[in-house]
Amino acid sequence: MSASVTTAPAAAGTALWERDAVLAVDHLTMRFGGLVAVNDLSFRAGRGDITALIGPNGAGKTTVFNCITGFYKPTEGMMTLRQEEGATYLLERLPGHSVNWKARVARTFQNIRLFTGMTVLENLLVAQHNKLMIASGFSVLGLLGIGPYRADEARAIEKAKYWLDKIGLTDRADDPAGDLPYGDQRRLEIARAMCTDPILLCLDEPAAGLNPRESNELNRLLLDIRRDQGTSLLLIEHDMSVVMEISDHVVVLDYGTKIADGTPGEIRDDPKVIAAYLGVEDDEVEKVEAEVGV
Ligand SMILES: Nc1ncnc2c1ncn2[C@@H]1O[C@H](COP(=O)(O)OP(=O)(O)OP(=O)(O)O)[C@@H](O)[C@H]1O
Repeated sequence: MSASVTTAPAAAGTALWERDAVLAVDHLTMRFGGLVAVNDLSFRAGRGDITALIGPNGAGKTTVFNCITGFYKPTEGMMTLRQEEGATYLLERLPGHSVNWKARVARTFQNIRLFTGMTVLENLLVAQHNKLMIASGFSVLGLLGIGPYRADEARAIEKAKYWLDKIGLTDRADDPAGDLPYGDQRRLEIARAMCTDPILLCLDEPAAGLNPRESNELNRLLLDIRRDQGTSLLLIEHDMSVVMEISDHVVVLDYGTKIADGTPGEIRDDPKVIAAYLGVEDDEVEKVEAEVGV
């Protein structure tokens, strides 16, 4: 067992909300030279919840994602991923590639990163490459169908077809991914991440650039993923209609520091959040409160 994995049950006396957290972020700090992009951030993402991470431009949201998903090693702090069956991973200690296939955390990017020259179907199969290579035993015999490779390959194709159907792109399976309209590419990227069977799916601005119809389709897809797969979602989003409609829990960052953490309703009425979005100074918060009537 690696140093980053424990299977110990939650300590007696641990608060219920903590036992039910799929992800616990504790005292996360990320510095780039003299710049503190994330400052002593702690929050929980509930199992089966949709948790939104919001904040003005440059607040540190993508940096938090990059730490959780293994792209950055944080300067300080712990990020604990608890799988339902009891395995616990300290994400900051895992090599970047293990965060996806071992801890089962998947992500999408602010700028879509599909393989645009590959077909839609191929994009969903490539996502399952790791599993297939393991099934092949990393040998030619495996690839020729001796051992579990063939059955796993059939399962990979079935899974890809399932997600094609879910995102309504079965008819476009053989088209290059780069030929799809923007909204379809966004949904394909989510489907590709789901092909890795994540426990936690991190979405960086999934609604960016979508029109209202596409944004509604996205909301439906994310709610379906939560309901049908039981996947927990963590999303960065600027589109407040998406945040308010589908999130269970919202964490607000400003200049790398958490300024609020609560339900969408609580966040909407929080004067500190209103002030951060309006860009006012701390000593003007009371004035803003009076103006917005909270
Ligand atoms: N690799 C890096 N090197 C140096 N500074 C960085 C790096 N990545 C991010 N930053 C800085 O850290 C701060 C937080 O950036 P980050 O991209 O995390 O914010 P954000 O909340 O995601 O912003 P946006 O909503 O505009 O995407 C910014 O000041 C940014 O310039």
